[in-house]
Amino acid sequence: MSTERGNLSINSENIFPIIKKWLYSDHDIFVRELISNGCDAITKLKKLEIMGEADIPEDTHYKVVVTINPEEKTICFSDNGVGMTAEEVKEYINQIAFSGAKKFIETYKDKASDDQIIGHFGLGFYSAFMVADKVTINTLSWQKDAAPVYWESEGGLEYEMREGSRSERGTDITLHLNEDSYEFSNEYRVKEVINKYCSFMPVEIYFENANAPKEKEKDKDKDKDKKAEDEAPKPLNDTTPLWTKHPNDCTEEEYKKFYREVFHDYKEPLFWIHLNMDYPFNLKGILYFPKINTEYDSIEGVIKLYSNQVFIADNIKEVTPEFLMLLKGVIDCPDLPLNVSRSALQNDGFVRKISDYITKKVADKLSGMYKVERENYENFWDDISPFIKFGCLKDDKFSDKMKDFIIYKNLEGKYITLDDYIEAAKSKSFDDKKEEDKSTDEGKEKTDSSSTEDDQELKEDEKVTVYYITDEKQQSQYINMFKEAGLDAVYLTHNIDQPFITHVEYKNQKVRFMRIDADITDSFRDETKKKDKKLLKNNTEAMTKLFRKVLGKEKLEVKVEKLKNDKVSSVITLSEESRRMQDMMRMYNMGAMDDSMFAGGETLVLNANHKLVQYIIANENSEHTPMICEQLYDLAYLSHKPLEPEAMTRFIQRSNEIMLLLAQ
Ligand SMILES: Nc1ncnc2c1ncn2[C@@H]1O[C@H](COP(=O)(O)OP(=O)(O)OP(=O)(O)O)[C@@H](O)[C@H]1O
Repeated sequence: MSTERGNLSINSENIFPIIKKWLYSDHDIFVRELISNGCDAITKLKKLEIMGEADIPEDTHYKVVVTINPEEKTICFSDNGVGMTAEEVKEYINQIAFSGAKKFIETYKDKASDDQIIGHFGLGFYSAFMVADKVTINTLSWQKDAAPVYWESEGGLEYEMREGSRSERGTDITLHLNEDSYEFSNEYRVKEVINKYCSFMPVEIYFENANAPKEKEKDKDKDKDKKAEDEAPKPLNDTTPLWTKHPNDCTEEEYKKFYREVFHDYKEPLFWIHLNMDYPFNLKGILYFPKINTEYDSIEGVIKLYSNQVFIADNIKEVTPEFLMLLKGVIDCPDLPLNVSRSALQNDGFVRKISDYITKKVADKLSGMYKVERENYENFWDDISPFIKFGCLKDDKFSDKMKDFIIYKNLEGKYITLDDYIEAAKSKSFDDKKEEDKSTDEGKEKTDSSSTEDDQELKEDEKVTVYYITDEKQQSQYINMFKEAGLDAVYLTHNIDQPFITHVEYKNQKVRFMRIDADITDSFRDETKKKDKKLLKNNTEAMTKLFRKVLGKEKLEVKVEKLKNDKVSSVITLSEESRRMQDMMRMYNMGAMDDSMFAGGETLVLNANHKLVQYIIANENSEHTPMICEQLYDLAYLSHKPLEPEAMTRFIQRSNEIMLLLAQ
């Protein structure tokens, strides 16, 4: 073969800035590209052999070898795959690879962001020029009587090819690194990059350092066989990662080991989902639900995306449903169109389907667990519920699939569904109704002026109220009242629960959620007769005036009610709407952080069945009444949260004064 020269017909002024900018942050990607080309060459040869076209010796050990030479500043990628004939070098390297480079540059020269090119595929062989001034190829094709070919290019603009000297089938690609890229002749750096991109490639990858001292002469007298075993080099990668196996062939220990090794998380995962499908598209993977140690731990997952066991990137949100990025896992999808921009990927119907499929599989697994392993599901619930709730908020389809499998821990510590709660609440209110119906006449005495309000109330009344606890300690007084009244409530203590209940209310118009301290429910009230109602109304007016004056709180709402529990003198309730509003403001750091909790919407409920309340109603102008009012308010406040320092000082002083009065 005579020497042949050619050039890449592209203006050299635009090419280098673009190549340098291209993947500025991860130009180590050339390692992945050249190793995966070697793997492809081997896979092709294996196929030819299976088809009976190529005749390969049986003891052939297929492998890709990466050899660095720190002295000469080179890195070489060798494979014993198909190799290339001169014609193929012309076609694949001179034409396809170079024209691929040209097309790539034309497409991306105006795109400022590296982020545009997902997975950074498409430049393959040409990526060598990001780190090398000179690249050479030494190749010999598998085909009978093929002649070896030598090819070289300085700078990636011109090439030269002639007959080569390679005597064994396969290809060597040698990069003479440029000054900025000497790091790629360093053993640790190269191993690190191989580890990042090639850990699970389907062909064994070996590493060699051409400058490392040869140790053959050492330990001469060691038992020969043992020595061979000890020193047999080990591949850097695992060619059959767990996700490529059938779920039935994987053991629990293997799943855990894989999790530890890939995610470096030594806490055991709670459980995992093995995705495995061939139709209508190829997709395999394993998703792990990690254990969250404390509620303060931030949840940070990572989903590694692979294409045919070649690592693409972490957390590609176009492919992985956002909420699943809280999990840890791997997804391998060979059919992904990875050489396109992210925005194109976002609008790709196929990619959407993949994402939907993953969502569906996760929902299936969870609902299956709910049905078949309810106990396990309950054990995991506290850990997995943040993922599930976040998923419901983020993904409507997931929410619809999961809606019957969301469980709530109730006052008894049992896990119940929303339907269970509703059923129980309905049958309870049915029992209560029966009691009430004994005195039906009273219900009819409604005045015209309040009828519109009542209509609205009626609509709200059709909803079932789900009471919830956000803080067991803080709300303990209310919890006790609930227990005494035989009412139930559920624990919703995670940050995600506030947005989640809003979501459930939106999806399920029949329920509304109320924090346990939001209202005095009918179950706490004594039966009230017609004339009682009038009296309570009058008392309420009088007490509102009195408390507002004594406490200097112009907007304080006061209500006098007959509560069943006559040991409770006063309670503060905080309307659900204003509390949610305040929570939201606090979350977004908006609005006044002043007297935080009681910035409006709170009602002081005085129990007309309590002697102290009866006393102040009867003795509005008595000398001690203001003191009792203040004390009642503080006591109610205290069961919500600690008093402010000044109020606390006054409370202590006042308590002492009261004791002094007792002593006198
Ligand atoms: N080590 C090799 N052995 C045999 N053929 C090779 C080798 N490296 C590259 N080739 C040939 O050169 C072609 C171009 O390689 P290049 O890496 O640029 O693109 P590609 O591998 O086809 O696609 P990709 O963009 O996904 O990398 C390959 O398709 C292959 O035919």
